Amino acid sequence: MIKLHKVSKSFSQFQAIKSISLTINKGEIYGIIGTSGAGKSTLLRLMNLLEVPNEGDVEVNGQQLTKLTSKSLRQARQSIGMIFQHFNLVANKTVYDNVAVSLELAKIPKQERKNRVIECLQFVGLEKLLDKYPAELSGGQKQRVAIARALANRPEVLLCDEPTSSLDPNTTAEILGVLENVNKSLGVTIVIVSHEMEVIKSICNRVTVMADGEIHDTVCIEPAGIANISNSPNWFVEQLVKGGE
Ligand SMILES: Nc1ncnc2c1ncn2[C@@H]1O[C@H](COP(=O)(O)OP(=O)(O)OP(=O)(O)O)[C@@H](O)[C@H]1O
Repeated sequence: MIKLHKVSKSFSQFQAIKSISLTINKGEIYGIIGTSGAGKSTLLRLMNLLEVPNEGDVEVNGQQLTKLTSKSLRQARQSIGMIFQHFNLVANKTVYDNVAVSLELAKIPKQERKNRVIECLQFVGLEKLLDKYPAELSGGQKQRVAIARALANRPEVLLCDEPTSSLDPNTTAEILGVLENVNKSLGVTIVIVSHEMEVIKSICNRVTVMADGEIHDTVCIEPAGIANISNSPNWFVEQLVKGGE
């Protein structure tokens, strides 16, 4: 589904990504973890060419993105959704219009647009909030809108850049549940960048550990499940007691 072949990226003299090759298979929930500055976000942004590599090839869904014209790249990007840590919603648009905007850009006819916006908002459980503005929503609700917007063009792949890093543990678990549902019910391949080990361990089946712009290792894991992420009062007490042992 996603193939990077000897991809490098430099910012001025600094080489942030050093000749990385990796393959992500269709249907995977693939994690990328590592310390701050390891190059995780840059690697993710290379997968939809938000960052253009200095060297190497990026292939998504059978298309070599690095060889496309800008018009074809725009089309190819419709099958690659993306969500961000700070949600990146348009402040002066309603929930409905935030989701509709990507469909307008893709020139989807009005009635079809309406059906898809409602369908996506229902999928993330926000159909009752379609007239609200981002400032009226909680962090978890904002991320749900961002997920609905990313799904509107029916992507094959969803790239997630620290999707839960601004959220508390309960809301984190909620959003991870939505992402798991996107993967299982819609068959969307998911790539998650996070510095939170619990997040990566909960839903990923394969994880790349990055260090200094390189792949340190890639491991297959059995997802631990989302239920382990909690902020119930008991959970806090358990963690404190464990820490004191
Ligand atoms: N647009 C840019 N211009 C200059 N340097 C950049 C740019 N983007 C990233 N870098 C540098 O590249 C390196 C990798 O950054 P990146 O954001 O990919 O790391 P990260 O592992 O995602 O870190 P964090 O978890 O802190 O976001 C860092 O040293 C960063 O300062």
